[in-house]
Amino acid sequence: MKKIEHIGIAVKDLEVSNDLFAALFGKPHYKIEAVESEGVRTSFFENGPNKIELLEPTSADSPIAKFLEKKGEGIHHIAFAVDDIEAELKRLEGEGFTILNKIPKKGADNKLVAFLHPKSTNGVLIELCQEIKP
Ligand SMILES: CC[C@@H](C(=O)O)C(=O)SCCNC(=O)CCNC(=O)[C@H](O)C(C)(C)COP(=O)(O)OP(=O)(O)OC[C@H]1O[C@@H](n2cnc3c(N)ncnc32)[C@H](O)[C@@H]1OP(=O)(O)O
Ligand SMILES: [Co+2]
Repeated sequence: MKKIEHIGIAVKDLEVSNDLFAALFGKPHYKIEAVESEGVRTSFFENGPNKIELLEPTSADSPIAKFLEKKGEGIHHIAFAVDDIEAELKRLEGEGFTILNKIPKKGADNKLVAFLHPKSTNGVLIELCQEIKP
């Protein structure tokens, strides 16, 4: 597992939060991308070496809609970059972590992603992501 790839923040209204984070960093988001399989619309900000992903739900059964209902807006997950997601999932399963999707799926920003259940990681949802090479 390598560096933090991004921090995911659940928001109710992407446009409102885009303005807020643009004011915070002094520059606008660099992309907006919908990921239908997760029921989200995302935007990405880069600030120095750090990346922030804002996530707005696009359907009532989206994990983000559920999270907003229970906890409100705020940090939803921490994503770590990996070179080989399948090998890393195998290793983490062997260490006893609960893998939410053993088959990596297509995420945003050209990544394959998989998640560890927050109940197995001290209450923090962990995302692994591997860049999709052309
Ligand atoms: C855009 C694509 C991608 C990217 O490229 O970056 C993304 O980031 S997608 C992000 C959205 N997708 C996901 O989150 C997928 C993985 N998540 C899940 O599979 C589910 O959300 C979950 C973690 C399994 C929870 O689902 P479920 O059990 O149906 O929801 P509950 O509301 O009943 O929660 C159970 C339990 O877990 C706690 N919880 C839920 N979400 C989080 C969270 N993000 N961080 C910490 N804890 C979380 C929730 O509070 C419940 O706890 P208890 O009330 O104590 O039981
Ligand atoms: Co993410």
